[in-house]
Amino acid sequence: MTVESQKETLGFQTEVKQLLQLMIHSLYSNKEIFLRELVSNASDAEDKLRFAALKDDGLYEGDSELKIRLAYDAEANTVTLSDNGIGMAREDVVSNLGTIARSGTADFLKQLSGDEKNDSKLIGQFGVGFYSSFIVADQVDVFTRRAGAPASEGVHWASKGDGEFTIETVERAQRGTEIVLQLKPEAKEFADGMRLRNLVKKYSDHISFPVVMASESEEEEQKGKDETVNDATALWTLPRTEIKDEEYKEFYKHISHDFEDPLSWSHNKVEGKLDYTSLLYLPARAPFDLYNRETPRGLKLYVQRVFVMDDAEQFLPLYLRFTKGVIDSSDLSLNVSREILQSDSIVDSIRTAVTKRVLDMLSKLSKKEGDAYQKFWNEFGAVLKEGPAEDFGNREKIAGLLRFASTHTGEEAQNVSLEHYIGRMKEGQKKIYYITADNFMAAKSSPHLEVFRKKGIEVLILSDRIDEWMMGYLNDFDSKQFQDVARGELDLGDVETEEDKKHQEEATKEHQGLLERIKKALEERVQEVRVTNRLTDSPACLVVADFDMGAQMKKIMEAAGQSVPDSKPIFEINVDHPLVQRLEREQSEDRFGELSAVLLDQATLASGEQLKDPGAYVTRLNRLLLELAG
Ligand SMILES: Nc1ncnc2c1ncn2[C@@H]1O[C@H](COP(=O)(O)OP(=O)(O)OP(=O)(O)O)[C@@H](O)[C@H]1O
Repeated sequence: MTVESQKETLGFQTEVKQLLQLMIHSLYSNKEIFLRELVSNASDAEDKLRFAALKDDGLYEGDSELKIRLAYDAEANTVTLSDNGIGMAREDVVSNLGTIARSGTADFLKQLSGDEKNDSKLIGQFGVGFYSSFIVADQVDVFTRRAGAPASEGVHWASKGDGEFTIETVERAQRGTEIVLQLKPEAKEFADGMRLRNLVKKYSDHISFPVVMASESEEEEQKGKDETVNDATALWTLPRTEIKDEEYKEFYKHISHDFEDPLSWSHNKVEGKLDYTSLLYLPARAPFDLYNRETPRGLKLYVQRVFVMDDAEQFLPLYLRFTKGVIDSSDLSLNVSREILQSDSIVDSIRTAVTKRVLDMLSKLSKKEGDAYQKFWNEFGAVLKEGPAEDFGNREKIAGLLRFASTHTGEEAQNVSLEHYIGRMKEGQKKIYYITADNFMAAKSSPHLEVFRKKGIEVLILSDRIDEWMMGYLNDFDSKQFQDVARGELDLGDVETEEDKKHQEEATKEHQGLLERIKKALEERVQEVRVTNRLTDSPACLVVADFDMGAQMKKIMEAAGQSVPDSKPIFEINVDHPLVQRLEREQSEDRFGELSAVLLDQATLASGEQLKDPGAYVTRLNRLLLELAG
């Protein structure tokens, strides 16, 4: 039978071209990882076939012994990896080996600078895969056929990695995929039996399938016979005590396509009411599309060691979506679908347990010496902050894992835990104080912190977009209430002396007239005017009433197109401040109004907010300046 070859030359998607360039340069010193990547793909293809064959064992085409074959030819300088897995149809080849389907890739690639060190880190966020072949090869040929398709539907893909590839339909008796790497002269070392065997041992010992090579034994009888090079037992099925750290790390890279080591892992076999094994990893670096809702996430699901699906997202809450790993359950059916997973009580129980495991793993990491937890926090902290809202039951645990910037360090780095904060609380202090603002500097220089500085009380500084929303779900930690310093009446507990309280009460009485005058002048813009106990140096500040929405939250709601209730702030004044004293002496009601408005606008600005009518503020201020100058 002759096959219509339909040979075409196609260009790689621009993103692929960029990625190839980058990968070849930045990963050159890591070049041996190409083998792990190809073996991983082959193993995935075997997994997929085994799963598909559960429904249709005709797909085995009489050959159900799944294995991966590695061969080389030192003279021709080639390495060949073949699998008898699921294979690819022509259109799969074009999209899988010609494009990158992840949204945001183009933007991500723009960040790459050509600086090897920097770029090689970034590429870890992307995950290396098939394209890593071009680190060592200057020509790659892929021969493949989808399991179950006729031999006439084989495909040959070829590329020099220089921007285009050819694709043609060929006759192929064998299902699955064969990849032939024509090695670059400088990568000749890989066309060597010893080297390849060592690499398989090092990187792919514990994938589920055998990797076979022709024996190079001295003994005539053995020579040329198939020899399994790896251990070929799925790593998670082994007892913990038999697994070396290196093996755990390599297995992580195998499932994640990351080339950096994970920060930590947790491997558990559960027997009893439920019967499953979980192997969970914390990556060291966030993928570039962590915040893209469409990005696949979740664990690899196996049922009694048979691969069922990638990205089973039902086993983890969203706020732990950075977790990678494997679940192997004996309780689920092999026919399980994503829909079934969504409403399965076994899945719910596993999810609850896995959530706890991940939180415990984080907690353990946070107690470890060194900066591993801080590294985790810097990469994934903002995701973990979604936790208190999503997982109310675990909020105390999650709160213990949060890290904040604080007036104690005065730095933007989020590295203060609640436990540390509590350890430093002043005698008589009952609450955990925090401030929220749009950015760190605005929060740090907010007038609301004045009294805290004076009393030496630490305040947590929250300036991530999600913070105010998160704090809405956190009432207390270790039985200590959280208190936004810009909200409600300020209660400093016993740190505030009787004298302080008396001063405020008396000042309120004494300046009642002033308070009423300001209230009248600013009636439209404030709900209450009162004497402050928050300020030492500033004349005035704004306070949000207990049950009103804060500024950050309003912005989030507005951005989401939701209607926001129009609440007015409370205006607190510092009657000891010369400007306020000057205001009190003002006879002209017009000028009194002007000055009050300037104070209010300034208080708004100082809390990091924008003015509704900045022009009016500038006009007023200029008028005052002119008077001063004149
Ligand atoms: N040996 C193979 N057999 C069948 N399909 C393959 C094989 N190698 C690669 N593919 C297909 O090409 C796709 C792209 O491979 P590549 O290595 O670039 O990405 P990947 O990071 O492995 O993707 P994934 O994260 O889904 O594994 C794979 O997802 C798979 O669909």
